[in-house]
Amino acid sequence: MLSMEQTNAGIDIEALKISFYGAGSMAEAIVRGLINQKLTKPEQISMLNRQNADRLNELSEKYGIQTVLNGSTNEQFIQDADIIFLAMKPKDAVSAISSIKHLLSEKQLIVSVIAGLSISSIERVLGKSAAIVRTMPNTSSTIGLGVTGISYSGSVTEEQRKLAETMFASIGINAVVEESLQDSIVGVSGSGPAYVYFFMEAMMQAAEKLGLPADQAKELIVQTVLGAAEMVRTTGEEPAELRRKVTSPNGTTQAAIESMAASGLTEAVVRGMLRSAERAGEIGSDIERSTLS
Ligand SMILES: NC(=O)C1=CN([C@@H]2O[C@H](COP(=O)(O)OP(=O)(O)OC[C@H]3O[C@@H](n4cnc5c(N)ncnc54)[C@H](OP(=O)(O)O)[C@@H]3O)[C@@H](O)[C@H]2O)C=CC1
Ligand SMILES: O=C(O)[C@@H]1CCC=N1
Repeated sequence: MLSMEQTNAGIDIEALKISFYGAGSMAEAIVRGLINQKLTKPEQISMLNRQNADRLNELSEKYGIQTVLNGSTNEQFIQDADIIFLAMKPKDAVSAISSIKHLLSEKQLIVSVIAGLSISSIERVLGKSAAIVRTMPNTSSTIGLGVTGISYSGSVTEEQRKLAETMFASIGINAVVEESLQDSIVGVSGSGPAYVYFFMEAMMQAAEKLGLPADQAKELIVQTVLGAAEMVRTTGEEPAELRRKVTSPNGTTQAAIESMAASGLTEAVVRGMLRSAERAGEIGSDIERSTLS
């Protein structure tokens, strides 16, 4: 299921124009990843927003990409794009797609990163079937360590699949999944970085209570998390086995893990992840209902 394909599979991505409709955190993470990984040049990328001009100026200065607020130039960027990313909040998706549907042509590939938004909802708003890639990336794409769930509409060609998978493989790993699993991907890796940051925040609180200065605590915790994740990847051992190796009988780790387990850590994490996936489903149903009314 996972692929680490890093080559460009013979596709000249640099020749393609890519437009991001919605210039928020997720769009920036992908843009920064694509530019840093040298998959495309900044001048091939445009980013469009509804009203936040300051944000667009910031992105233009930072990455050298083309930016524009809604208006006639905006329309030109959408029309000229080979690939259009839909990257606005779910609540804005239906009106945003409606507002550009007359500008879209059959040769374009639509890539959505919107949680919960189904391919059928997009097609209903467009009023026709289209080449749509539904994805669920995460913000670690910024540094080439993202995870992206990918599903395709029936109209996506083999070449367009290669293109989508090449783009996302350049900023992390891909999991091509049945569309029905996309909400699960939200619960696991879409929201996933936030769970780890939340855990790190708690570790930092504890380190300070234990008397370490904040800066030093952060440095130790970052390296601990990085080292632990890299140990799982490099050794190929299961997390449970690696945990066992840290845990001396009747030692400090056992005392900590027993205390965390007694506070319900496992149940809290499982419940939280299931709730994230469930919420993605709710968001998708709300959007679907609005496309039917
Ligand atoms: N953040 C994350 O970790 C992840 C997010 N996602 C998905 O990415 C999408 C964006 O999330 P995120 O980047 O966090 O959100 P942000 O709020 O950071 O960005 C959303 C952007 O969309 C713009 N926008 C809203 N409506 C329109 C419109 N009609 N036309 C053009 N631009 C519009 C907003 O601009 P303005 O302020 O001008 O309205 C804003 O820049 C969501 O659908 C989310 O589900 C998916 C995976 C991970
Ligand atoms: O919180 C959200 O809704 C988005 C989707 C996955 C991560 N962030």
